[in-house]
Amino acid sequence: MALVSLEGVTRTYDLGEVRVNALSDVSLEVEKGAFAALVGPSGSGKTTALNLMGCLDKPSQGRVMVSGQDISALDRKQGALFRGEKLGFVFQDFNLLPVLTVFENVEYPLLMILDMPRDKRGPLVERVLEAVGMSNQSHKYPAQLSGGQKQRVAVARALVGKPELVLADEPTANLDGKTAQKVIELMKQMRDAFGTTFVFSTHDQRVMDQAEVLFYLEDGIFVGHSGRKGQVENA
Ligand SMILES: Nc1ncnc2c1ncn2[C@@H]1O[C@H](COP(=O)(O)OP(=O)(O)OP(=O)(O)O)[C@@H](O)[C@H]1O
Repeated sequence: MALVSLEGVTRTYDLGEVRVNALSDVSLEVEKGAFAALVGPSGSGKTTALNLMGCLDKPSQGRVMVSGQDISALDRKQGALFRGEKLGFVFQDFNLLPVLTVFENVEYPLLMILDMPRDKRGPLVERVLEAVGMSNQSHKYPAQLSGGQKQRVAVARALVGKPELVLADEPTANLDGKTAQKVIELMKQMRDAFGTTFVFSTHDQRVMDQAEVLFYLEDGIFVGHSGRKGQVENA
């Protein structure tokens, strides 16, 4: 079953006289439980596609369905609620809050977005920190961590609210090759452990190699996808 579907999605930016089609009539489906990568050259529309799936942006034309809901039709408040309940995000620059400890960074969405009582928050945070191998660092501040450790914490934060879908825009861009591979492996383990669907964008061939499904974008056009065997099917 598809968890995410883009149905004839176009996203146009008007820059004065010039119109840029960041995405042109893109239709694609991401299955539930997928470990999927959006790939393509710089400017091909990867971030635009992730922003649309994350209900952070709306299509100029077409429809974006996530978990059976037409998220292109949600207003700001409904969109925020949807993100809090169903989605997790991982960013290339980690986006951890420097004044909060590791534990508090992971706890933050439960407190601020889901308004969860303290006695419920603690066990969830501990479980997810354990899962990403960071439970012994929970008192530290982000500045005391390596890049790979920061991204582990960010993955924990993305997962703590038990989202259906985690979206990660170039999650390994600020990591060295070996650490990048470890972070991707961790995300895959988390998919296996929690059943969460992952969609990430990447430029890095080694990271692409770990994806189970690849969606190829070129100049805003979806040109095809390949599965585990690496055969490209035209869109
Ligand atoms: N806010 C915006 N205003 C105008 N044009 C935009 C905006 N955001 C993206 N674009 C344009 O849309 C196209 C797709 O951009 P997008 O960021 O989705 O590509 P990308 O594949 O993620 O690129 P990169 O790999 O460099 O991050 C580009 O031509 C870009 O210049």
